Amino acid sequence: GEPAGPRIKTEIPGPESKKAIKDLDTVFDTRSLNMLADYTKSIGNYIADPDGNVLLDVYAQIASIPVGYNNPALLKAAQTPEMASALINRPALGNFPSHDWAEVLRTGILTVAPKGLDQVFTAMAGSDANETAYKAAFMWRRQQERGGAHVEFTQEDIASSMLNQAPGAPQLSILSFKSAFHGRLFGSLSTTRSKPIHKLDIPAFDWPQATFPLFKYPLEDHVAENQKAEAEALADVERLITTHHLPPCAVVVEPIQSEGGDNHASPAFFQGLRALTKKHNVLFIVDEVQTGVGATGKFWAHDHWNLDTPPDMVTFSKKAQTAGYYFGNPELRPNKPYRQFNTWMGDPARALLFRAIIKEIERLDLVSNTAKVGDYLFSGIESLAKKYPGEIHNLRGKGQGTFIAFDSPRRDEFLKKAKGFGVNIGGSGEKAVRLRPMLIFQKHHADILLEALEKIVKS
Ligand SMILES: Cc1ncc(COP(=O)(O)O)c(CNc2csc(C(=O)O)c2)c1O
Repeated sequence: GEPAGPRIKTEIPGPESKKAIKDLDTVFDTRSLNMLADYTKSIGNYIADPDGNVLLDVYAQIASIPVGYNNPALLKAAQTPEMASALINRPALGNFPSHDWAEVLRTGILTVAPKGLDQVFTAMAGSDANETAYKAAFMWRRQQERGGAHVEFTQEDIASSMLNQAPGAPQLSILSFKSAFHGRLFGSLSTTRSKPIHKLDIPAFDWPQATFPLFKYPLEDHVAENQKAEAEALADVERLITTHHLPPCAVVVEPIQSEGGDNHASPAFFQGLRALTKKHNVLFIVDEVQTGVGATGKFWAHDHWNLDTPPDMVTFSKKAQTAGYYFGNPELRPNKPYRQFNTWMGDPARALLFRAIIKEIERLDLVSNTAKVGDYLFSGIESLAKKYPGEIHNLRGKGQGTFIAFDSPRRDEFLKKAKGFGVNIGGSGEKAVRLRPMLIFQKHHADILLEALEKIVKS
């Protein structure tokens, strides 16, 4: 079982880690290394390193560990003959799906499909999920412009596509938002707008980026201002949809901009956004790669919005271990095979793992646990913000489970100190400290975290 709390025995990195990092660097770029881990000694919410240090992990592999390290239920799923076969007999799913693939989908990924969406295209990572969702959007739009799925490509379409020219390679776009993060492959990278370091030296599409509302906090003191910011953002979206020289086929948005600084918007904003996409016959893609699978106190963060028509596609990855996009409209299946295709088209082994994760989430009621513990944690940090007003600014994420963030005046130093006080925390954007605990994060873990946060701001 888990330790009672963090255990710090050496500075981090300690002597063993330093030695191992030096050795690793001879064969692997360690410049982005945060800490060297020992996963044989990591358990539940706690990550261990080779020097015997054990930290409460509220970063959880960039928000991708759902039910803890060395979770016994996942270990059991990992050791089944079904998993072994999925690993060693990996199918080219598009060509040779296993006889029970429908069953695996129906008992796993599709059991948590967002309301109104009953299909899934599986992929390998979050960027891949967004890339393939974008391609589905472009094919859908061009099919509409041609007059329907039954209308054949013209000779001009065919010839020009081989020259990377319109109309075969159409002059269309995906509309995303300033500070968004949707991945680092080519299409997804053109919709990512959070940091130059992600984009420098890489060719990009000239696609539109809309203003994302930037809230002033506390929310209750800035209602009118924040509503105005949301209205202006929606007006910007409508302007871009109707006038951008590369007409958008879809709008992609994160429920909370999770790399751009944990930027929030209200359910009314997202309802307004959905209405605009309907009004202008543009698809609505919700990127739940980081917010999805329970972290905000709902299984999908967009469940907080009470939309009257579901998104056209919802992309997922991280905590799901597998990736892909959910959809419901059969027109989003391209009109011919081999248009949306690649060797593996997802990963049955990861689909089995996600099924085990979903079972664990249901067995322990982890989504409502996250909502409750999140409220407790939020109010605890609220008290700290009152006590140390110079240290904790713009606390945000109330009612969003444990998906909480605040700005720190010396954020990088804050994160560095955190390890010394036994917690592993991540940053987002320029100044945000973001919390990404696992779904098994309980009240007593929140108490440990709150104690560490106070020690950090006091140090
Ligand atoms: C909202 C959202 N959408 C798409 C992605 C891309 O997923 P991956 O391709 O990294 O699996 C991510 C990945 N998150 C992420 C955090 S740091 C990072 C990086 O590449 O630096 C990537 C995401 O948060």
